[in-house]
Amino acid sequence: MTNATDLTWLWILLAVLVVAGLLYVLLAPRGRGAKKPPTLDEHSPDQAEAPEAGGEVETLPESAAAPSTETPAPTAGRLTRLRDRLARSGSPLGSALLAVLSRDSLTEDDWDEIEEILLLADVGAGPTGEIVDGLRTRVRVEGVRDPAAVRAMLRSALLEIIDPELDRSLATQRVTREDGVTVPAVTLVVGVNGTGKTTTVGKLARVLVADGSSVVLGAADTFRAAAADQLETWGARVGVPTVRSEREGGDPASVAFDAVRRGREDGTDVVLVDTAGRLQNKAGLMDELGKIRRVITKEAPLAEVLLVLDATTGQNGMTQARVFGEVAGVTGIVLTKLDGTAKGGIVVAVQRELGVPVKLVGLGEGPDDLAPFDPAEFVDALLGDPA
Ligand SMILES: Nc1nc2c(ncn2[C@@H]2O[C@H](COP(=O)(O)OP(=O)(O)OP(=O)(O)O)[C@@H](O)[C@H]2O)c(=O)[nH]1
Repeated sequence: MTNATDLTWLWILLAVLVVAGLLYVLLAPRGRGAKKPPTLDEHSPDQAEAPEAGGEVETLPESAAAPSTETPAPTAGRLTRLRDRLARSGSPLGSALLAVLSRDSLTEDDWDEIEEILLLADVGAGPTGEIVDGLRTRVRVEGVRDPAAVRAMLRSALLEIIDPELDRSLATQRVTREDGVTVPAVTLVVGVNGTGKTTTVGKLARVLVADGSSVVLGAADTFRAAAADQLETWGARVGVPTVRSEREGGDPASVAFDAVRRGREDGTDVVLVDTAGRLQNKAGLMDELGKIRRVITKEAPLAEVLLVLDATTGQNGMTQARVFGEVAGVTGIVLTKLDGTAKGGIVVAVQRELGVPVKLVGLGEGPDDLAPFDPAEFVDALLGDPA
């Protein structure tokens, strides 16, 4: 018995020693330099996400981390700032006319030359005839000779044909519907591909933001996915949201509707809707634009329909202008790429053709190279500074 009891105690002692040894092996710090238990500081998010030693750490500039918006150039004075580019589009016209009109006595050949200069500058046949008749009468009656008088005469003839009385303002005020709900001023932007439509919508958003309006963009050009991306980028630069389709080839009318609804819900001043405007045929265009118009006007009346025309296409662009004029109910023209043509006379031709005013002109690819059109500034740029 005594022997058995002694052995039991021995076994218990051994077991205690083994457990103590095991605990020591498992829990004791492993040698020198062993890691201290982590503190709160060591768990800061910065360190947790820091790359391994030796890796490159890119410090993003503040602007990249939090995108900041740009302040567009003020609208007033834009045409003056862009006057040189405007002058390039019309200087051959202005200086050539001044040179002929300043001749001692004007012959029939001189008058033919004047007519040719106007036609070459894309003024169009009808307006050219009117300008020549007007000038002939004034020269006969007033016998204009000195350079300043010739310049003044030509200035008033060109100004008259461009018509400074036309209302070139854009409707950008919110309106109240019959049911008492206030809705944004909706502008539909139409025109064939490549005329600068999407770019113009982006630039116009900047014009409106510069003037203190809030804006929503509608990317109803669902035909080309990149057009929506392009528009979104333009908008983001000035803090303007873009409503777009989830998928390429989505229904443009539904995007237009969503954009207008978003504008109404957000209390936005202006909704600008970009369209694809593929000129497959007149019936197709009429269908597409007709549907977009119908759907938009369920939410808000259309304040403006702006037709974007590329000034460099000259008289060819007139055919497009006619078709859009018939199907889209155009209220104003945006003449783009006026910086890239010497045929500024297209301003006159297109206004005459459609019976609606040129409201804005594009004078470059820069974000603020879109300016409200001012007839006097335009004519002065055509004629250049007096000698
Ligand atoms: N020089 C100059 N280029 C311009 C002007 N306006 C637009 N552009 C350029 O014209 C090209 C076509 O512009 P977009 O806005 O993509 O044309 P779009 O009509 O929307 O074409 P789609 O989206 O295909 O319908 C771009 O390279 C623009 O930078 C302008 O006033 N002057």
